[in-house]
Amino acid sequence: MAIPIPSRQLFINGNWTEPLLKKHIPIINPSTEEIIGDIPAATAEDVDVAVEAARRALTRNKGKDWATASGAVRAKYLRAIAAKRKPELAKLETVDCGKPLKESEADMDDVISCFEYYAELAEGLDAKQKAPISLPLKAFKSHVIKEPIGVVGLIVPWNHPLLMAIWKVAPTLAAGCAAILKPSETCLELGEVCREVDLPVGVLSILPGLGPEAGAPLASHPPC
Ligand SMILES: NC(=O)c1ccc[n+]([C@@H]2O[C@H](COP(=O)([O-])OP(=O)(O)OC[C@H]3O[C@@H](n4cnc5c(N)ncnc54)[C@H](O)[C@@H]3O)[C@@H](O)[C@H]2O)c1
Ligand SMILES: NCCCC=O
Repeated sequence: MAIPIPSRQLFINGNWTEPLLKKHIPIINPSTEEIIGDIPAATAEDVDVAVEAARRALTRNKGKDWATASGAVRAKYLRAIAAKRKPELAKLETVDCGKPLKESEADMDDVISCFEYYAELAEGLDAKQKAPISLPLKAFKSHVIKEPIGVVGLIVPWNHPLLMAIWKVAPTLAAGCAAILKPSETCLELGEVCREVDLPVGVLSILPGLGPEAGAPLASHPPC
């Protein structure tokens, strides 16, 4: 299948960024074994930069840009990302994974449904915020405040690259967290879509790379 392979870098703080150690990995089409491009390979140094960017995204403008924005505001971004349906994404997944185009196309439909599902949950959060809890003693008042847990690392496998990423990205963003996504050894076009919808910078970074070099430092990154 002939399709131009976009040349991308790591997606950090809203920008395509060269990995600090300048490592790259070839992309091999499994059905032809041809090298069809290369992707940047993140290391611990890049993970640190992305985590810092994510922390800033959560506190910028006193949190109002993301973490304490209403669920409805975050849902707008999720729906905007879902609306940026890109027909070339299914083709890219097929040349990247070596699987039938029909399966990749079905995955793209699932990606959109997943964003819409979590957008609806994000909208529902607003009505549940500060829900009162009834207590036996009238002198006391209690209510539930739902808060995002903070910066999260998301590590996903190779065989449904975008769909499996979205299963984690959509609920994370809906809840108001910021995320560092470590896809398998594939580079996701998701970063470009985030730029197109003006997702607040740092809310989602994408660091492809090898498991031990990029996944392990993300999984073991100390909490703030
Ligand atoms: N992919 C699936 O659909 C699927 C389904 C059921 C079970 N599994 C099981 O999941 C496991 C992983 O298989 P896979 O094919 O999904 O693997 P994969 O090679 O796609 O790896 C999954 C992710 O883990 C990362 N990783 C690898 N080593 C790491 C490390 N040391 N620290 C942090 N991250 C690391 C990889 O880079 C990748 O992002 C296997 O045990 C497999 O049997 C996978
Ligand atoms: N339909 C996609 C299933 C993904 C793996 O469990």
